[in-house]
Amino acid sequence: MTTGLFITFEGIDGAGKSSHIDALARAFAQAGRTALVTREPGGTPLAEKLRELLLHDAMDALTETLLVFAARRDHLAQVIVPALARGEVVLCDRFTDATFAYQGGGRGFDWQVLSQMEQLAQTGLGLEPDLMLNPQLTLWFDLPPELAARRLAAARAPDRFEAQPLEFFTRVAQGYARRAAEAGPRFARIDADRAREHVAAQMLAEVAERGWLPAQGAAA
Ligand SMILES: Nc1ncnc2c1ncn2[C@@H]1O[C@H](COP(=O)(O)OP(=O)(O)O)[C@@H](O)[C@H]1O
Ligand SMILES: Cc1cn([C@H]2C[C@H](O)[C@@H](COP(=O)(O)OP(=O)(O)O)O2)c(=O)[nH]c1=O
Repeated sequence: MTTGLFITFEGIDGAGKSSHIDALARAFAQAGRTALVTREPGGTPLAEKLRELLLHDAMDALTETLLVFAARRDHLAQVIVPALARGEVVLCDRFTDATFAYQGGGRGFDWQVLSQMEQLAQTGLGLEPDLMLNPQLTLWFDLPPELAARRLAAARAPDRFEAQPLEFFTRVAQGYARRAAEAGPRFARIDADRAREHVAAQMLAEVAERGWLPAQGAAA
């Protein structure tokens, strides 16, 4: 049985995920929980090698999707599942919802095939053998693609995904919206176009609302 807590951060590039993940880890640490911050693609030596290929080498949509799931399987087996079994809080910057949004929405890869690959990659990992491992909460940092592009232009040199045109990110955002509608309460939508302190407060409040942090954490 899973005793830990698995929370993922999602949203288009430039939404503010990386800016807020450490604050949530600190809030859990203050509440006496061990929090592990990790990311996808990546999080293990093998998956970080695959990340380099994904971010910089040209490839077709199927190759991209297979590499993303290969990286995820290694990350789950080596890092996420053992941490959850130890009772830790795992905070992951992107997970399978990103595959539905980027490869499904952005690249147009078949949604049903993605569901089958998800089932394959996230089942039989030793925690709950018959169940597909999924996050308990997904914090979806939602903001208009135009605003995310403006933030990114001021922040860093683009990788292979960030260099895509605005229309790509509009499709990715639609992919996230579709996934959120399908996932129901697992998704918490964060108004990521607001000032940082509001975004941080909403993020903490979503977690506190579920009883995983003390309520005063939400007010901090
Ligand atoms: N609420 C916010 N308001 C304005 N700028 C922000 C906000 N949150 C993050 N940023 C800035 O936007 C850029 C992208 O943020 P980042 O956290 O790297 O996004 P992501 O990890 O989702 O790609 C960074 O320069 C960051 O400082
Ligand atoms: C996890 C995942 C990420 N990606 C893409 C989205 C991002 O553009 C890129 C790297 O994600 P990310 O770590 O958010 O990039 P950065 O550190 O530059 O903010 O990988 C996919 O296309 N599919 C996936 O399943």
